[in-house]
Amino acid sequence: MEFKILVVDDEKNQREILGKFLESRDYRVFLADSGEKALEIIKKQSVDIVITDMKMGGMSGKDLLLEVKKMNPILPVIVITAFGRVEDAVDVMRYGAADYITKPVNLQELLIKLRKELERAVISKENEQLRKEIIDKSISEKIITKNEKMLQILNVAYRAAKTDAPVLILGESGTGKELLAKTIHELSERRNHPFVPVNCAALNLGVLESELFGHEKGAFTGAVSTKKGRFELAENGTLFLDEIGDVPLEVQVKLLRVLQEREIERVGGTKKIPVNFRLICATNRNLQKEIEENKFREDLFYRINVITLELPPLRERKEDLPLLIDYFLNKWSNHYGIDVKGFTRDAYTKLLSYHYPGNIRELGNIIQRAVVLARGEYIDFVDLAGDQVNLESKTNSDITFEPGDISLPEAVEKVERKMIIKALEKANNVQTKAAELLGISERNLRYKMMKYNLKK
Ligand SMILES: Nc1ncnc2c1ncn2[C@@H]1O[C@H](COP(=O)(O)OP(=O)(O)OP(=O)(O)O)[C@@H](O)[C@H]1O
Repeated sequence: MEFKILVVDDEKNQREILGKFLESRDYRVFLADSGEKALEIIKKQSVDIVITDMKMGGMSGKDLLLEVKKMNPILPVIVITAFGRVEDAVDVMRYGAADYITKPVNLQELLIKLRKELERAVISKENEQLRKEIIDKSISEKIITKNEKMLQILNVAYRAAKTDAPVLILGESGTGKELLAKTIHELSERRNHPFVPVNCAALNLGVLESELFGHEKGAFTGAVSTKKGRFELAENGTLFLDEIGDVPLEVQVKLLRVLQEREIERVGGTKKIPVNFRLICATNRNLQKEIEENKFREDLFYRINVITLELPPLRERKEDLPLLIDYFLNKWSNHYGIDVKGFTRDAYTKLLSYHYPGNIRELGNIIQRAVVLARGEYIDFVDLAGDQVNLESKTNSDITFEPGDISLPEAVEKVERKMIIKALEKANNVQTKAAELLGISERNLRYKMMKYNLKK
């Protein structure tokens, strides 16, 4: 792929040095001696990246950046700033520059930054393509997302689907592991063969063995007839082992053997039966830790973990909430034939601020219940919460911070401020009462209200 780079600088020398250097690295280069000329080129050519000097007669690098962002918000712009002008660098980054580089320009540094931005641009383009293929393709159930990390995962999943490589999907319960496994199956050459899921955690040792491997008639009491196992049922298709971390060690050995030899023996049988399946596993356990504790075989781990996809919890992809809320509202109102148009503002706000420990499954359940219980065209907070899930109390305690994002004192202050506001609301602004609710003195409360700039 040939990349087109636009170099903008009013100093001829600098412009040409940069241009020659980039051409020597096989980039196609366009040169402009002013911001105005640069904009003309951008209108005509689909350039992949702009490198501009900050200080130019006429339009400055910053003005050019602003114009470019208006025309094409995703076109990356790298700005060259004068040595020591940190404030310029901060400024252009704030206005959406992809990166900056200070003078005198270190060509190697420029090249590294350039490559990074171009890589990013390629991935964005690929993801756009994927969105079309995976998300808009009529596979049985669509994965709904616009989260960058999820799109990245789908990108890898899409490529993995074209091969037979084993995939391990990690993620909390309800994050869509099974849905992703099914999507990979449907995108693969095996799509016209069965997708066979097994929830390994739900079955005890004996049952799991006979479920997976099948059994011969009379193998044990109750084995009145011969039964095929899931390995055989998944013939030419995909076997999805959910909660692989819960498989007992005895079965792990057998699993490993099947993966090595591609044949099975039914329980109570002696005949070797060849099997052909693609394996996808999932777990919400930390398998590395299980290995250290000798609960999971390392050799099996390496067999199943060729491609790892880790699904983020819903609370880390909040931008998906509106899409998912819409999706589930449509799904359940159609399913029950109940005409629900949407949510009251209060209910919607609650849905957006809740932290969903049960992830997408929980969101789906909350909306399903709300559609059934809805009293009017718009789902109210009362319908939403029902009496099973106390969304309100959860949202109030929904102050989760990530170490690294925020310091402990800052986190404590945020919680403190929120508690004080709540207490004042509850106490109708009567400070004595609010202080009492908070278990602190009134003086202390006044001090804190001042500190947090809270007026009565
Ligand atoms: N991105 C998504 N778009 C639409 N529906 C989704 C999405 N992710 C999950 N779901 C739906 O949420 C529910 C839970 O997903 P799924 O069963 O795949 O989760 P899981 O991670 O396998 O859960 P568990 O670990 O409990 O088995 C399913 O009904 C699934 O269809």
